[in-house]
Amino acid sequence: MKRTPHLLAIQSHVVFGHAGNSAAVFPMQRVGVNVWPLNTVQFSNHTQYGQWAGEILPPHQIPELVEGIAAIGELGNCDAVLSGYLGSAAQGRAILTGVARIKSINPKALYLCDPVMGHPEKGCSVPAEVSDFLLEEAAAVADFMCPNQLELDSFSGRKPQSLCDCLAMARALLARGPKAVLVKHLDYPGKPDDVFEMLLVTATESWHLRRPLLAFPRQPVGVGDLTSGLFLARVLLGDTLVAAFEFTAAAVHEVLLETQACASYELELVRSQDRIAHPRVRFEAMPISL
Ligand SMILES: Nc1ncnc2c1ncn2[C@@H]1O[C@H](COP(=O)(O)OP(=O)(O)O)[C@@H](O)[C@H]1O
Ligand SMILES: Cc1ncc(COP(=O)(O)O)c(C=O)c1O
Ligand SMILES: [Mg+2]
Repeated sequence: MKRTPHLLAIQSHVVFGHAGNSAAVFPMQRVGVNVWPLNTVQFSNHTQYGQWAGEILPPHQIPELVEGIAAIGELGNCDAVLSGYLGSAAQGRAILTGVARIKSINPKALYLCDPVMGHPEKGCSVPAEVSDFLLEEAAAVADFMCPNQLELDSFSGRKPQSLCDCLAMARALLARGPKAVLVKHLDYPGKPDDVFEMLLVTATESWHLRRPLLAFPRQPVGVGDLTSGLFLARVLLGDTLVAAFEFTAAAVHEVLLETQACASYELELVRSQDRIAHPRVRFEAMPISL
């Protein structure tokens, strides 16, 4: 019987609604992965509401919790680490300590870093020390990085002029260490208005994918976290990178269709669970070169 992969997911938790682990854990479980959620913050709701209650996890607790799993002899079963929204650079460094500990026991373990900094239209941002940490320290350790356009711009210190330029910027990030860069959301001059585009870049191949852009009165939150979580889950389940990329685009689109149909602001993850596991739509990734 095929083993069920185990994934340590280190990101935020919200009591109400869906962002961070609250957007990614259930979908990753639903596609067949054992998830170990480690919550970097516990907030009442995501920060786009403009107000929330709750606390940030002290950074030292991250390696302590990882050590606790080592102490019961289970850490070697960890096949991958996912990290997302960081409260501080110190929290990021604590995650890298945990990743190093896991890789020392299981050198095959993968690390996906979603360098959460925000989104242009949402105007949310993180302290400069966090973006510096992500570029200078996390990129050297991560096997996969999943920036959106704003995050890629921040890494590159400029905005792209064209799709080819986005590709060049993703390649520059790849040169810092990751085996693959998934750009979750492209934006560049000349991009068609009615499509949502993504990019997957590895050392040898690059893929471009388009899906329909859906209209929402308020942009849903947690889509990026859902995207990076499903991508890593499918890679752990044995997909090639491009198959995981295509699956992720389809499953996320299914969630957005359900969310739009319900006129809901929060992602309708429970209602779309069968569509996540078995997307009806399919988007083909097309090879792209400079
Ligand atoms: N097909 C779509 N149609 C409309 N909006 C979408 C679509 N897919 C994603 N979005 C929105 O676009 C943004 C995706 O941004 P991205 O940068 O990938 O992630 P996030 O900001 O969630 O980390 C989010 O605001 C999301 O709600
Ligand atoms: C607590 C929390 N975690 C994570 C996120 C990231 O969500 P997204 O996937 O939309 O980038 C947000 C966005 O507001 C948030 O408030
Ligand atoms: Mg994001």
